[in-house]
Amino acid sequence: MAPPRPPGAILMIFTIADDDQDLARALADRLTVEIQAAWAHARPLRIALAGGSTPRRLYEELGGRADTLPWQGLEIFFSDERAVGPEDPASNYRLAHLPWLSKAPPGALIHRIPGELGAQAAADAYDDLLRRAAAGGRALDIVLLGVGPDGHIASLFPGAIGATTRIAEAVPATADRVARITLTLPALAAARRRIVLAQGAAKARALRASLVPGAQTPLARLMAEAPVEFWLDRAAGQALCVDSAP
Ligand SMILES: O=C(O)[C@H](O)[C@@H](O)[C@H](O)[C@H](O)COP(=O)(O)O
Repeated sequence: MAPPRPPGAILMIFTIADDDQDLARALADRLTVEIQAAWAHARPLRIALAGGSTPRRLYEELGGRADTLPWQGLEIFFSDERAVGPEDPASNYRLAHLPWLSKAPPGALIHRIPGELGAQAAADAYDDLLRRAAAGGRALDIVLLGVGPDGHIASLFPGAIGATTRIAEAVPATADRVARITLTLPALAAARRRIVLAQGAAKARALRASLVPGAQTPLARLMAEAPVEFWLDRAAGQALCVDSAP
């Protein structure tokens, strides 16, 4: 049984991994090939990294390859960040830095979101940086995303997505979460590709809610604008299909 699909969206679902380790390895393999190709063409692969816990294994896997990775073929950005400094345990930069980016050679192209400036100032600085990066007509190549139980992606939460021409924006703090900085929906849609990484049956529920026609979750809003690739482990993939059976 195929998963439900909102009209107009193009889905590519890769259910190729037995578990999170396998999934991380498969995506790391794929990214390594793309980084090598980008290096060969002297045109670094521009990737915006995701936060949350899901990509941790991917970053560990890439960290294990740091010595052989052609870093000149890679330019790193972030999809979102909390309004905290890079040493903070909640920092998305730290999540990628500890296992992987700390092994980058000097001069590697790594653009973190300066969350320590506060959400608005950091969003302004990152918007400016991305605008300058895009000036030659070069978009982000890949945006890597996790998905929250409410279908949020990056730090775009349900009911909080307004029309904007910004690339990065501030997300105010709430009772449950600190202020954040996020790429906007148009910025995510403008990237060449979007990869949603999800593992475990629980994530299938969030995905399914975004795949039904008329869904308005942030993930569904993104899929209405641009194709999304899903990289799922077997548990998420099976639950997605089984749970969507009539
Ligand atoms: O920094 C973050 O928290 C995110 O960018 C957020 O969108 C995350 O990807 C989802 O909430 C999934 O989080 P988990 O991977 O922890 O389930």
